[in-house]
Amino acid sequence: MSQLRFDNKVVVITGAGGGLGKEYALQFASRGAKVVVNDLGGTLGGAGTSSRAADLVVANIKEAGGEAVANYDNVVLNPEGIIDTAIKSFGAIHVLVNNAGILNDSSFKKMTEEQFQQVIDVHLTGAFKLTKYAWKFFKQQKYGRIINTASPAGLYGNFGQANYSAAKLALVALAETLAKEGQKYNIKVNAIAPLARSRMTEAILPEDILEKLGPDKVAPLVLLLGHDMVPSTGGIFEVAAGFYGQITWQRSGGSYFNPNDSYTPEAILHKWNELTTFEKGSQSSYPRELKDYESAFKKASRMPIENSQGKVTINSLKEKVVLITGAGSGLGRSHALWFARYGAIVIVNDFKDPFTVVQEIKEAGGKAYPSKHDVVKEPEKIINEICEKFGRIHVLVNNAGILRDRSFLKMSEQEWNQVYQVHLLATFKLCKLVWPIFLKQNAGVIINTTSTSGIYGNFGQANYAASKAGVLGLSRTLAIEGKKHNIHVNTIAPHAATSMTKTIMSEKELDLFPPSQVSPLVVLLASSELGISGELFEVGGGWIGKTRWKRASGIVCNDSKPSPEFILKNWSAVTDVQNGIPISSTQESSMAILSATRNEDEEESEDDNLDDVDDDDEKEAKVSSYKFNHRDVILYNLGVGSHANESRYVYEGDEDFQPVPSFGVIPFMVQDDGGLNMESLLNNFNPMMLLHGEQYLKLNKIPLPTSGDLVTKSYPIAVENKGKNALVVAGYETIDKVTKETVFYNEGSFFVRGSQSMVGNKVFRQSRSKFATQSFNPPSRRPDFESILDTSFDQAAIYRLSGDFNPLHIDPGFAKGANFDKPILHGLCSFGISVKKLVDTFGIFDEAKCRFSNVVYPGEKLRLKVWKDGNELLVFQTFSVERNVVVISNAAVKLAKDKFKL
Ligand SMILES: CCCCCCC[C@@H](O)CC(=O)SCCNC(=O)CCNC(=O)[C@H](O)C(C)(C)COP(=O)(O)OP(=O)(O)OC[C@H]1O[C@@H](n2cnc3c(N)ncnc32)[C@H](O)[C@@H]1OP(=O)(O)O
Repeated sequence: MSQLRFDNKVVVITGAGGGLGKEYALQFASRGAKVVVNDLGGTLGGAGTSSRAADLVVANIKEAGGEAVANYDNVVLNPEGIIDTAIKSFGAIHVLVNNAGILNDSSFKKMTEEQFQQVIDVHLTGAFKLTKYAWKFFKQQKYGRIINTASPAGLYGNFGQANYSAAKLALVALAETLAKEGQKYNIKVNAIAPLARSRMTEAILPEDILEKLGPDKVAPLVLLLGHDMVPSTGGIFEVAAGFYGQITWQRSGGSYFNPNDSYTPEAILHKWNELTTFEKGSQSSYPRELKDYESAFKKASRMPIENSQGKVTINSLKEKVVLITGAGSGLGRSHALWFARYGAIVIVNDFKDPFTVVQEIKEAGGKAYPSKHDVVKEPEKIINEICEKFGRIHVLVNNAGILRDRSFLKMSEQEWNQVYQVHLLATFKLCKLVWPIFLKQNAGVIINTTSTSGIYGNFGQANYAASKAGVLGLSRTLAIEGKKHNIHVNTIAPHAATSMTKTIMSEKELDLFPPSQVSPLVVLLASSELGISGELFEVGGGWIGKTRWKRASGIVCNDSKPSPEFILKNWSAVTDVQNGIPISSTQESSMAILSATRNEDEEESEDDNLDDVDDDDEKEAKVSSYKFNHRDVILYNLGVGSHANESRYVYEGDEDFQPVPSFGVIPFMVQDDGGLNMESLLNNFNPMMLLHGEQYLKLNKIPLPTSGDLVTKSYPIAVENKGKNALVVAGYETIDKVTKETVFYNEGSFFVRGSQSMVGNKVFRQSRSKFATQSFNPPSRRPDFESILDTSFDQAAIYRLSGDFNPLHIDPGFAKGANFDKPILHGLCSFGISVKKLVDTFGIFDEAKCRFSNVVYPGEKLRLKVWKDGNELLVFQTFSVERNVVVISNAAVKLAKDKFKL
């Protein structure tokens, strides 16, 4: 392929004095472009100015024989100056790279409105103004290329970056909208979410990850997106360390409900698994626009008249104080009526008329109070009044909204700002105001309203799309920050006829989509019966679906200098989303990229042994493979006490054939060293003295597969001294090699007697599953269920064949050396035996956790005691009958929704 050139093309790059922007400038110029190097020369936090950074880059370009000019204007204060520099110096502008950015991180609790606004201004308002000014040139010449810089933090949210996440996701929606508006003028607009070494990432990423990232790995994609031959518009791409992959929205096939009175929160909960599944055959799709709601409505109307209500009744909202903004009419009114029906005390906020809805609720026997304040101008008054009156608030539904639609060229700054203020700024302010209350209560729910325009972009709605995407970015970060305080944050994209949408919906649509088809979901999201956080749902017309990010399998370039030509040549892999993986967090994104690049390295060197990865870097994930079939499943099932008459566990021909679900621990356990380099963590490590201390297991795929080819990534989570002993905690993510979906997630704790940590008490990874770190103590009452379980004298001898060949369980000499009279049973075997009984009795679980508090000898009888705790939790203990000691304590399973028999 001939070199992609930029002769006679004028490229404007903001924030090009260093990092990514500088690299783009150098690479564009080296291929013939005339470059405007814009840089204010401020600090990372946005303070100060200096011409030096931009001048140095221009000097570099000129020395190499290229053409460039410096510009020092502020993108917010003088965007025209930047574009005019291009026009005056080179007579045109063809490519605009919106790259300038600042950081102003802080936990949401401490983030000020000024901090929020400052980051929004530079990233979003600056890009809006600059792009709008460039747009008229692009439109006139019928040519333009725009690249917006988003970030994984924008796509998935990130702790301490509520402002940045909001701004960055808003830039994605702006790109999607402009791609739609620019289509007929040959203006192509894309967004990238780079993970690169820069001043910004240096402040937040560890050194070992930073080493693999360089701006030179990102620039080739930006060049391709800026080129005549760019094969995409409206695309979003993740890029780092030589990895290039498109990221797309994936919408679940969802569920349909007959939109009548039986369309209730309970009916939705009943179908929750169906609604949220992305499994093969579930009709999920990769849309770029809102769902065909007319067809959805038709299908919903053909559903059985009575929507099944399931077994769970929503009771948790009784007497809860629920604030709904913009509740005087439309969606807000409908939400208010629904919450009142479920026993909530509803605060009907509307700056025009909250009284009519309050009256309506009261007449129907509900509780409601009016709040007539403007969400933008006086949000404090709204919250203060509630606090004074009720001393608490449990649920905030940010619903108020306006539209100021206009084609991008004609959109005024005022129209942009008005929409931003009502949707994004007011949402930020109200979330800020309830946050300290929620923290104090250790409970709270926020439901934010985005829009399909925010998800997919929409013609004539640059302001609305950007603000609504900003709301989603903000919500994702709040969900992350709220997690450990029991604050749940979810986002809905409703499709409904309201006074706001009256101008844009047809008459027919206005009849078909009453707001009442949205509210049952809002009530369910606020309930603790569902209790989820951080998710996005599209809803309307009797249909609900979940929407998430999925990343293409992508391509990795191992050359030290990747090129745009390489990316173009491999475009089908870059965009191969069918074979991609869903990504839900910034950490997951960076780990997946780094492991993709690592796997590629291994394949390149024709070394199939995945175990052997980066041994000298113990903080990184190690990777191991586990291939299994029905034989392994049966062997495991026998190892945890299955008998020949339990056909579903021992006969592959049984139509219900399945592993005992604790099988999820096996793929990680097959590694001799548990995926850990213990010698590098502990002084005086002696494998003989290692005991399995605790185990957490999450089943991501139910039913479990009966064969497969799995890969497990292992990494240390923490190491801690416990007196003279050490405790090492490790995490294990097991992924299906083919579908790339996570199948199991485990956390194991290993108690090493007589060893001490080399690094003191240290946490390598902060984020852990809540269930894994929770304590589960049984109540003082008698157990709700008890059972005696056998272990056989041969138990350990059989169990070990599933992969844990530790001699402690078979070799008397080794056992003596470890201070035991005889070989002891594998901890995970006693766990599996206990779990089998639980599953056979109560149904399958999706999370389980236990502590091995005493040893078990093969042949002992076990007594399982179980206490029910609420609808889905079973706390249990296992005893050795002979010695009357607890061998498994601090243990529980969380039963999988809709699959249990409580
Ligand atoms: C990488 C490796 C890959 C290889 C994997 C191979 C693994 C398998 O083959 C190995 C196995 O299956 S071994 C068999 C299963 N495990 C056992 O039988 C262990 C039984 N437990 C015990 O003996 C004790 O609890 C014992 C000895 C663990 C602790 O007893 P004590 O010292 O008496 O503890 P105590 O004084 O009560 O508490 C001290 C601190 O330690 C914490 N703790 C106690 N038990 C723990 C446990 N099981 N897991 C984690 N932490 C535990 C206590 O909380 C306490 O902490 P703190 O001082 O902070 O309060």
